[in-house]
Amino acid sequence: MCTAVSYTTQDHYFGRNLDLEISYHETVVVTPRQFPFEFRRTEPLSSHHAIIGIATVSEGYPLYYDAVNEKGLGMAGLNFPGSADYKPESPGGTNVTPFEFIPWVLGRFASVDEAEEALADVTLVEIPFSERFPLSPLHWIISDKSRSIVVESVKEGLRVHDNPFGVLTNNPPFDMQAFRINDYVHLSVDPPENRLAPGIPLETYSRGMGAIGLPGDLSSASRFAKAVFTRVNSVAGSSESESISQFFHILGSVAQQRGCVRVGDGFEITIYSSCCNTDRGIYYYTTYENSQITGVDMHKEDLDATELVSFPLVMGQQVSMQN
Ligand SMILES: C[C@H](CCC(=O)NCCS(=O)(=O)O)[C@H]1CC[C@H]2[C@@H]3[C@H](O)C[C@@H]4C[C@H](O)CC[C@]4(C)[C@H]3C[C@H](O)[C@]12C
Repeated sequence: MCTAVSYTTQDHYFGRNLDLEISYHETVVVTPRQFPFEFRRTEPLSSHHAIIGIATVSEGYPLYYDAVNEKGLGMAGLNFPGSADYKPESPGGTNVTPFEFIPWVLGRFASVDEAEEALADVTLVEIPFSERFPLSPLHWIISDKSRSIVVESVKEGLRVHDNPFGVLTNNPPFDMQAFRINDYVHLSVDPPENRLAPGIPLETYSRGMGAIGLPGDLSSASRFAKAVFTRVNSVAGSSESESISQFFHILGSVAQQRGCVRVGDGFEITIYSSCCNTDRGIYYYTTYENSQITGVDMHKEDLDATELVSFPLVMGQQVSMQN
């Protein structure tokens, strides 16, 4: 399971929890403007927007999980098993493979509006990257400072949904997740009023009772509701430090602790949490065992170069001893 979030204070922040039981040796990868992007069924991009995000690099190609471009557009792929349905090539249309989708969008477009317009012509084609990296069933959130959309290639075709919540998890499809939020409109950050039986002296005996009924389990639909509640009610100062702290707290509300979700012989955990300041191109992350925030600033690299730059994740716990 995974959760992605878009959040704006003074700047815009975009990131996700990557919840999984295995790692694909992901690193923070900066793709500079002149890195030659090849696409299997559509024209190459020899020059494009620079990109920073987390990716597995295979055969010199950055297989991005989530990333942001220098124009402030962010995009993340989240698991969508049983629902994702990729298609055969569409003659005359723009055929993009799922593993190329993040570079194709972030390399070309500066805003959600621009990306959305181009998507009208796109088919996500069923071409795997390699035998080692077969097709992944994914859906995507694309966000900028002003709005978010969700892109799902399903049986009926490519669906693009407006996403006013700025949150995405996994199954079921986004329109169903969004509909279920209707069930939670009575939840509040304020103490509840006794509307059940006003004549009976019922007590608000604890803080937080206005949100009783908010799910706390780790299923995808429950994480969606929990993250929406936390994200829409979030209050943060406008500084970088206050903003990223708040962002990691939003993701923390739906993080996975080892032992709580069994997968086969192991357990799913939040392998990393990320928060990118899309205005400044700084990608911050924590890992399951490293709660210290680590940052990579894309603008400290030569963005006119041709080669990828990779930063291995700092995985070990960084304890700051006080005596
Ligand atoms: C599984 C990951 C999403 C995390 C998630 O949503 N977990 C929930 C699991 S579940 O719903 O509860 O089953 C996705 C996100 C990005 C994916 C990776 C990226 O798409 C990049 C390549 C793409 C290749 O086709 C496959 C390997 C891969 C390296 C992908 C492996 C895997 O599918 C990743 C890591």
